[in-house]
Amino acid sequence: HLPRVWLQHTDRTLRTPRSSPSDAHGHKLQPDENTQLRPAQDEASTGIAASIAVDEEASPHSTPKAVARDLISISENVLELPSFSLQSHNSDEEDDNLPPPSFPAPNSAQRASMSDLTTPSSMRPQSLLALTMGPPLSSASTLRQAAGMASLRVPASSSGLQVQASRSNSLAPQGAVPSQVLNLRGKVTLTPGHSPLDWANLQRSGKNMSGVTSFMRVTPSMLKQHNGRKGRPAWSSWQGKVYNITPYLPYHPGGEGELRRAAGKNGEKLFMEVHPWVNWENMLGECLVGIMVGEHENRSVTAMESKLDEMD
Ligand code: HEM
Repeated sequence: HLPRVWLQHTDRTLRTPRSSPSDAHGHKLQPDENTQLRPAQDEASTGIAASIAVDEEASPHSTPKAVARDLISISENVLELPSFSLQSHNSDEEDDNLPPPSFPAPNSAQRASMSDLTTPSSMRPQSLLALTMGPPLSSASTLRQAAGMASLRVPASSSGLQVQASRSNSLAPQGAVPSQVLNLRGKVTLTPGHSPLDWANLQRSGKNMSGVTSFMRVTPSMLKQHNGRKGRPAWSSWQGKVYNITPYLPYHPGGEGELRRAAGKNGEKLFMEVHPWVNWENMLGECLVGIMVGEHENRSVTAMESKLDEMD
């Protein structure tokens, strides 16, 4: 317990350290030669700042404190602060004559989107055009989730061949496919009604989207012919099976153009380069056209099956 000591002349004590040798560092306060010890009952008249300064002196080994000096600096700074007045503002009458604040703010996102809607499309930047024309942006996780749902689904048929034989005669849509635009992240913006979930629902409906009424044996030249050009359907082969990818074009998250690259040929390599995690067979199960055969084995499976039946 250190003895409690107090200074007699608070003001002098507070200012003395500024001229002492140790003042440059502000660490140690030297006692003033005019100060003398006072009993504790003078506490009320001396103040806290003074008591801190003297405690420092009484215990030279304690942690240096610059409190007293800081207080002086603060009090001096406060005195030097420039004053200001609220009276310099406009009078109430002048305020009334001012135009109302613009809403939305001139540089707000809300105003930007409004002007975007009223600006002719030809004058809009491409990115904004993509934003306004496309549906709400779907996050990558949403796409992945929907794609995953379809991929994990149990296939309509384990062999695929039986499904083809029992299909209805309705043909898959072969009409013009709406063009797709890229969003700000460079991702394809699918047109409304063509989300991965929409495709999953279409698949689940069991609608025949193969474009053929019976399962076919497809030769390489037939495959090449079905390249999606000049109104022809786009077929692509995957592990010996041929799929009609035409109905999937507007649903493809990677865009029509990318998917068309696989048209009329084996799409395995392109497909695996981009997304080996996607389950082709499950996603295009209802688009199965048939199986790949040699160039001269182009009879339909159903015809062959009926011939075998006759032989039985
Ligand atoms: C024919 C069967 C195909 C199916 C069923 C299919 C399916 C899909 C699916 C589900 C996605 C979303 C994947 C994800 O977000 O994880 C996707 C994205 C994509 N696909 Fe395909 N695809 C096929 C063929 C192709 C082909 C042949 C190409 C390229 C030549 C291709 C290029 C792309 C690209 C570039 C993306 C975008 C990847 C991204 O944005 O990160 N796809 N496709």
